[in-house]
Amino acid sequence: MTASYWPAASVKSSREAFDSAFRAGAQSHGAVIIENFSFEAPWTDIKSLQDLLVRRPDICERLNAAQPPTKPNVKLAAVNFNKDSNRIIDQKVSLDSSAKRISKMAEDGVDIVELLGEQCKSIIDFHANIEALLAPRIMQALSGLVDDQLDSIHSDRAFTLRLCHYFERQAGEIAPRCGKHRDYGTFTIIFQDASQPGLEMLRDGVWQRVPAGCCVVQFGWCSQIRSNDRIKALPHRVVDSPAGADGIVPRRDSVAFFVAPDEAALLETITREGEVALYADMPTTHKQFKALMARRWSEREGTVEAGSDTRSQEDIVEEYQRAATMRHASAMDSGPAIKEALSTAAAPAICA
Ligand SMILES: O=C(O)CCC(=O)C(=O)O
Ligand SMILES: [Fe+2]
Repeated sequence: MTASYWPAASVKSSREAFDSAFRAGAQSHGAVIIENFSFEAPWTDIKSLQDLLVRRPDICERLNAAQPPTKPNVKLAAVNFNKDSNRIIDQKVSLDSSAKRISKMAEDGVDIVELLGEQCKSIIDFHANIEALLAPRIMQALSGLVDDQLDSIHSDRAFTLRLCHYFERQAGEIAPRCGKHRDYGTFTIIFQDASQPGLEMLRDGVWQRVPAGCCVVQFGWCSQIRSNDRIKALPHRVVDSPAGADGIVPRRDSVAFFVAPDEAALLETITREGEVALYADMPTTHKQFKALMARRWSEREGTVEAGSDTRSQEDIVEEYQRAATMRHASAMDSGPAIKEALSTAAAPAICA
């Protein structure tokens, strides 16, 4: 099915056709529907795994034991929180997995298949297929748009697969299913259960729905900064789908595959000819940038209490934008003086 609003690119088309459709869509709309990826998310196994997590706190505890409390593998705050505490927490349960997280659990003696059952095998295979067959094509297409050498800052394979479970609930609740936010990294591929809509993206001030069942790619802060705004990190959220006659909003399941730059890679803005850099005075590495951006919506995730630094991600990025504007203004001011100095200076000595 082709979505009416969002541009699409088919992985069955030639590499050139895919790259050009993807780049055009990314640039014009900030999100692209991916068509014809041969591998379906194993929804039956995903849902049964999510049901297991909700039923078995002991399993969640074992999954989380290898992780620092601020970065748990399973986020259960939405089901555990005290409803009288006035905290607004996203009404979802999520399970994150990555090569790093799985090997940490193995070090702790946790065999993931033994703990989660046979159903996790199809999910591991799906993860492997995205990583081997889809993510590289997107990276390739994006390379020509963000940075010609995008591969070189993704050698650590900082990829995370997140299974999101928005449990059924009464219509009209205040807490969002997933509140408005932008992703951190290079790009995110989202797979959605065909039966339940809910994902929306904010473009030109209007919330646009993403049809249920579509696979969609959108971009994070790292790509927006690196591409000098040639592509944008769109704010997005998940809202309730229509309730049934009983007033219950049905469950929704999705899979998000996050791709982020290597932590040691430099955070830079790559300008094209004729462009003025729109970001300046950023931290040197992605590790430093991530530390600044992480958990700015802690209250939504319910993983940590809000700290003393109350700046939002938007506030932080706006500081870099302001720094670039000031630099540009002062370069314009000192322009004539520099020209004058250059025209009267002695020709530089050339070393033989
Ligand atoms: O569930 C979805 O469709 C989107 C999830 C999302 O935006 C996220 O986890 O960052
Ligand atoms: Fe997101």
